[in-house]
Amino acid sequence: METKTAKILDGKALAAKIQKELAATIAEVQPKIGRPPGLAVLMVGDNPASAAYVSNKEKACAKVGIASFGKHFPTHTNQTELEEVIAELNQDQRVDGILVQLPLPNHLDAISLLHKIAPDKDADGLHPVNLGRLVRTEAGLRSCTPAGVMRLLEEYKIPLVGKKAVVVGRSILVGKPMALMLLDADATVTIAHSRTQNLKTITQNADILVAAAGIPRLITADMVKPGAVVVDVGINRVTDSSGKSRLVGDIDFAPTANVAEYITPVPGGIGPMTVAMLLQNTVSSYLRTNSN
Ligand SMILES: NC(=O)C1=CN([C@@H]2O[C@H](COP(=O)(O)OP(=O)(O)OC[C@H]3O[C@@H](n4cnc5c(N)ncnc54)[C@H](OP(=O)(O)O)[C@@H]3O)[C@@H](O)[C@H]2O)C=CC1
Ligand SMILES: Nc1nc(=O)c2c([nH]1)NC[C@@H]1CN(c3ccc(C(=O)N[C@@H](CCC(=O)O)C(=O)O)cc3)C=[N+]21
Repeated sequence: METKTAKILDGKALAAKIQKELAATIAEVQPKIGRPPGLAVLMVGDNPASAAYVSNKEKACAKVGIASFGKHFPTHTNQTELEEVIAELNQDQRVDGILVQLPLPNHLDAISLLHKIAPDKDADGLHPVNLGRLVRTEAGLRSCTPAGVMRLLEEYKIPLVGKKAVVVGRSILVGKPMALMLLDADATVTIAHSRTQNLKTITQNADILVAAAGIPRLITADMVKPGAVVVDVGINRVTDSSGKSRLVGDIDFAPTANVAEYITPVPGGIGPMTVAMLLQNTVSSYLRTNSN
């Protein structure tokens, strides 16, 4: 039997293009504004995955001309200390974006910290005001990963109106805002989660399938409708048979690529798009703050 291979939705290439455009915008307006955009990434503890991600973000900032005001705190840092740092950053004229790297150590209350970030500096789009704006389809800072998925689908002119979209995962960071953005684009959206029964019968209906559960190979080729658009948000570090550590998504990639029409790779798919959207959110806050 002849098998077709899906076209790749190249997040790495699009992220590079977006970063170039942001660099050009910054180079143009910075002389007028008199300072570069600034992003503060707060990280607590020493989760190795978080550390790698934070360092990626700082490199990307440096590349486009965004100043980093990152702070790394020891694991035992308490809630009040972090709240004070956020209050200072809210007031700091050099800082346009603030992000608290998740997950936080267990003794800290992430939700309450996110509430303390000034909504217009909320580069991650996780403050209740920005989530409310998303629900109401008002302009606002949007969660970076789902925004990156939407931007990538747009780049490849994937039709969404009236399509059946299935999102696997319902977190505040990814699944819920993803479902709302697809809904806003006039897709018919189903959200699946860990208590969903017969996941396969649901995913098999999807014209657009977004996997964001954090489980390697949760989605196998038999769960995917032929011709579907498959987006893999999952980032899982696994050890392969030769003992080497590598990143995989939630989709069983090679077999699924023989069924789908479009697919995102891991790495090189939604990860780089997330970073690009974070930079874009920071630059939009910078432009808005300095537009009068
Ligand atoms: N590419 C990128 O830029 C980013 C990637 N990620 C990655 O995406 C993945 C998801 O992240 P995040 O949303 O923060 O993770 P969470 O752990 O917060 O959420 C996972 C979601 O998946 C659901 N789930 C778990 N098991 C199953 C299952 N067997 N069947 C169906 N649904 C299931 C959970 O359901 P329930 O609610 O019932 O528990 C939950 O809603 C992770 O791999 C993460 O590393 C995250 C952010 C950015
Ligand atoms: N407040 C908060 N906001 C987040 O957006 C957030 C978070 N916390 N906590 C952790 C998750 C995870 N996440 C990733 C983003 C990009 C890559 C990324 O760039 N990945 C590259 C590979 C990187 C590598 O090789 O290590 C890729 O997929 O090609 C990975 C993971 C954002 N998250």
